[in-house]
Amino acid sequence: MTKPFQKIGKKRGVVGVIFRDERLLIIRRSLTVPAPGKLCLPGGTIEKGETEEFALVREMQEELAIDVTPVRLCWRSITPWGTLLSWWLSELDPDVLPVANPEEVAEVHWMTSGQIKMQRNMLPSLPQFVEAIQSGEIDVGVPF
Ligand SMILES: Nc1nc2c([nH]c(=O)n2[C@H]2C[C@H](O)[C@@H](COP(=O)(O)OP(=O)(O)OP(=O)(O)O)O2)c(=O)[nH]1
Repeated sequence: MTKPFQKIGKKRGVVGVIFRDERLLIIRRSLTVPAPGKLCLPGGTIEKGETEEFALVREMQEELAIDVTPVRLCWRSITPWGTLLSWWLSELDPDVLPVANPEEVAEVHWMTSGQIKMQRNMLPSLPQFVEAIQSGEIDVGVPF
């Protein structure tokens, strides 16, 4: 299953799915990156030769200065512009506070699904992800 999927497009990205107290870690993208000011999950491009897990750990360090542990792939999606995204459920120590790297991240939030649904300025994949959890398509292991 993995092989044909990887052949569809050239650019691949990884997204970190991190829960704390039934809230999801959400970032607002900085004003200097593509899709400026949009809410989404932390993540970024998988560089040549990287595994998904390695790229995930690197991106979480770069954007939020956190050490996450990838647990399992929970979803795959494709953006309207053809980027293949792998969504990794990940663990973060409960007492660690993510710190935004202002070059990439403007704000950090822990949001309930209800709070996410009230937002307007999001990448389209964020409400799609929440809907897929709530329809049972995605299992994230916590109530959401
Ligand atoms: N980080 C992130 N990217 C997402 C999400 N949903 C979504 O469609 N994308 C898309 C936007 C980009 O095409 C791709 C990765 O975006 P990005 O801006 O974070 O990464 P980038 O290509 O700038 O790479 P990098 O500089 O961070 O390594 O995935 C999401 O929830 N989080």
